[in-house]
Amino acid sequence: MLLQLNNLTKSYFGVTVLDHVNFDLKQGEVHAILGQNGAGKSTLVKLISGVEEPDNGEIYLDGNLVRIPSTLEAQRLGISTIYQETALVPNMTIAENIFLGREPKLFGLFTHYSKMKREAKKILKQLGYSFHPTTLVRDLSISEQQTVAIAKAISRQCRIMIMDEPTASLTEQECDRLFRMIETFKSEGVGIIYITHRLKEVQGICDRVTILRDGQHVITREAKGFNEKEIITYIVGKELSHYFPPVPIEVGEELMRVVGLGKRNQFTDIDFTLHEGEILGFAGLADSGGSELANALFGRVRTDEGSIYWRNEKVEFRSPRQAIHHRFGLVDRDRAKAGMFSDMPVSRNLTISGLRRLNKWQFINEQKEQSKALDAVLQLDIKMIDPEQEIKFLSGGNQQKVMFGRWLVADSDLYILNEPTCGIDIGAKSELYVVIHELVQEGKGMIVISSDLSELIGLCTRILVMHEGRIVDQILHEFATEERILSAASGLQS
Ligand SMILES: Nc1ncnc2c1ncn2[C@@H]1O[C@H](COP(=O)(O)OP(=O)(O)OP(=O)(O)O)[C@@H](O)[C@H]1O
Repeated sequence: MLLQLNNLTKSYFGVTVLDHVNFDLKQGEVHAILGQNGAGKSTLVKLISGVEEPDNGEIYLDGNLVRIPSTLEAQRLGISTIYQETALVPNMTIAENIFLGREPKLFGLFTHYSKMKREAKKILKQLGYSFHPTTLVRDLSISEQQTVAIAKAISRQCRIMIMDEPTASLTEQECDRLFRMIETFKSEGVGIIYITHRLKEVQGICDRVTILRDGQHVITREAKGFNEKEIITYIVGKELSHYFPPVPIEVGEELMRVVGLGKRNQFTDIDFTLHEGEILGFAGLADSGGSELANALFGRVRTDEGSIYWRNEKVEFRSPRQAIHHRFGLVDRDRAKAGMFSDMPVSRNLTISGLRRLNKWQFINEQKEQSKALDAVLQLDIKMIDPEQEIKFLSGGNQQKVMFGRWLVADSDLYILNEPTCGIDIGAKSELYVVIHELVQEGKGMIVISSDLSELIGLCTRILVMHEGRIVDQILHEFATEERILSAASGLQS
């Protein structure tokens, strides 16, 4: 056995987040770790990658008991972790990032740049990329950055690769490319620990599956024959009967009208309407302009042309502050950009955008703030020790729920949701869909931008497909299929 974890236990502030967990990894296998937000997946990864040490339990590598007190020791042992947000240095070149701290030396003194570039190029070529090794990492897309992180792992001759939701920000084509790389690593005997909330990937690329729930090991099984419904039942601890509530078909008054909206190099000629009772979806491949449009609607970027009308009144926002004042809310897949205040408590993160209203008489009505925040916590089932806990200590998915809850607390009228379920587990997703439906029934406007086609199809009344900054297709719920969306998004439809 390549890696074996016995009875790993870890607590924070007296709360046990991993409770006597067992896990093993063979050479050349992909072993998925699944579980709800806060189940303990990332904590387990931290223990294997030397970010934290367990309170109890043993780690064996090739049958030998090891301690992994630091990430440096993990690297020395051949353990590499590819995080969602890659830990690369943006202002350094690809080659410098790959060999950071292990630069080939000339006469043992100077960095041997030409050798470094040559080696970097060789590894990138192996991975099917032809970037120039002197390109700065900040000029690469997320998937390209991820490839550099993988190249870095390969250059260290890693034997265990940990991938934490590697496909969360990737397009379908980029995912396929990643899966091909994974097949190659497998054939070379690398063991891969694969964390995902996307169950389809389990059948596609994983050999075995381990499920954690509330910090405890629930089951380890061969992926083959382990169907999605069974997996969900183990993850959630109960059967999920309705994943998507019935899609609202009847729509009411017009809420929003966008006419000829354009922003140079990002999107152009954007026309659409949004009605009460409607969930309007936006689909498109990466860089199709959906995220930029969301930012423009929220006043984050200024447009060059066109108009936005909200309830028949023209609105022009110069900042998100003005959009928030109009009761617009944006949930972004990139929490840091969307204004998550990492060092602040969960409760303040929830109430920060609604403060103006809660704070009518120029003082913060703390009780009201607390009770609004608590409502959101309960409604979204946010897992944490208490609302005064700093948000940075919550699991990724629970942080995302807080970012959604912020707009509930602010009593927003329009929700612009850009990849709202990114990092959110299967049970929480279905609960969030119910909340979205309830909000729409209350007359709130709902725009959902998602790369998850089954989410758009299951949730939306109407789907607008974007390609190269333009809306190229409009599909009503009853006609929406993955094939039609994908062919429009790839520009294959006139
Ligand atoms: N440094 C820390 N201090 C306090 N609590 C922590 C810390 N790190 C993790 N936790 C808690 O441990 C629990 C498990 O978190 P973990 O990040 O491992 O979950 P996860 O399964 O990876 O979730 P997700 O799918 O949302 O990423 C959570 O309740 C989290 O709040």
